[in-house]
Amino acid sequence: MDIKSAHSSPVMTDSPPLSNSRLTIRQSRLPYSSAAAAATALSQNNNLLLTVPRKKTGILDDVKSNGWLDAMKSSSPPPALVNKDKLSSDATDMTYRDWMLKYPSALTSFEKIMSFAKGKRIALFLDYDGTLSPIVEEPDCAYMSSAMRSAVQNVAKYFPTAIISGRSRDKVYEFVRLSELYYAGSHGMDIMSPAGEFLNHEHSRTVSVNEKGKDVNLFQPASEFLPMIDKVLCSLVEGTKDIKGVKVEDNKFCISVHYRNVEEKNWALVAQCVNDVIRTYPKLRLTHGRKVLEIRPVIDWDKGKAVTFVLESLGLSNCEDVLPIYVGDDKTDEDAFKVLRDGPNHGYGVLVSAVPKDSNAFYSLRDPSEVMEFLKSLVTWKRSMG
Ligand SMILES: O=P(O)(O)OC[C@H]1O[C@H](O[C@H]2O[C@H](CO)[C@@H](O)[C@H](O)[C@H]2O)[C@H](O)[C@@H](O)[C@@H]1O
Repeated sequence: MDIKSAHSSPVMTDSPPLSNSRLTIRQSRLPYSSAAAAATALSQNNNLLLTVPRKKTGILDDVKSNGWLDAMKSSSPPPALVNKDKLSSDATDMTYRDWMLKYPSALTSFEKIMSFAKGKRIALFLDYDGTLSPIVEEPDCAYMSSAMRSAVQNVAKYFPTAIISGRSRDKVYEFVRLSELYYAGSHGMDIMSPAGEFLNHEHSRTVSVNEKGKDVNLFQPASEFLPMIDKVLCSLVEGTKDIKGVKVEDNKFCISVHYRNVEEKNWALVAQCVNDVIRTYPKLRLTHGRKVLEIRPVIDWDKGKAVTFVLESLGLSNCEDVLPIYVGDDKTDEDAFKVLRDGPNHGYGVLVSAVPKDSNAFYSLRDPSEVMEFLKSLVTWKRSMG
């Protein structure tokens, strides 16, 4: 087994399967809704499979008729719209300002948010790409600045903080490198407690000790899909190897097929290849991210479920004196925004976007630099409360 260095995940990456590992059986502090769902997911995965109809048609027909190409084209705003200095016209600016009437800035609305937070315990959930680090061409180079790392570290001193990412947990840990946080990789399908803390769930398991000699706890509701994901990963790498610019990223319980660096005329080829591979795997489904096709198990689990799970694990679920805040930029973050908007754990979703788009969030921030300002404001506010 491979214990990574101090600058990578404290968890052994080739951890034993659930049945061989030490189970941490803990008493629930609260009635569990998502925990019960999670237990069901572990024991009866088949019953939680979503039904995704797939039909076989001709070459490229599939990807055209099922709307993949349209989704691929609209999946990430063109740089000209994202760059503030290049905002082409007053009209674009006005459209953004109009949009902000519906999704006000979390910075200008900070006092309002904090008046609601008074007397409440804040729990913070942060997406990684596009939220803590700017979107860049090369996924492996999406580093967060040290200023952002300090901001996250400071905020985590006052509020329980979790990183919820589509990336593998190990990868996102390598970028963030703060052992005091919760991490949920693979879109929430790989949850890790901070060192020395435990996930309050009977199916969580202790897999290793970190570099300071403290145990960490894992919860992985899709572990039975690993062999299938590995096979699909190989097929996708093989199938796309001749398409220039494609990058297939192993996110452990999910796979990302990046086409950001593929010429647009070849996007249909990427889509067709992904379609050809996954159509023989009815237990996998596809979602669209920012210039990326993401393949994941068809289980009823997403970033929203992960947020509920972490809140329950912290004993902060269904409490009137808790205010969860989730900051994210991607379509997959909408599941979490929805949970905070409509679920029993009322809180605020904050959408990071430089262009208007529909969202289940309440507030907005323009880019990661505004996210950093927001985190610093939370710390200042908490310190001012004494
Ligand atoms: O949930 P997140 O933490 O936001 O992760 C979502 C995906 O982010 C990464 O891809 C995106 O960011 C890259 C770096 O800026 C960019 O090059 C790519 O085009 C974006 O799609 C990551 O590589 C994926 O695995 C995540 O699923």
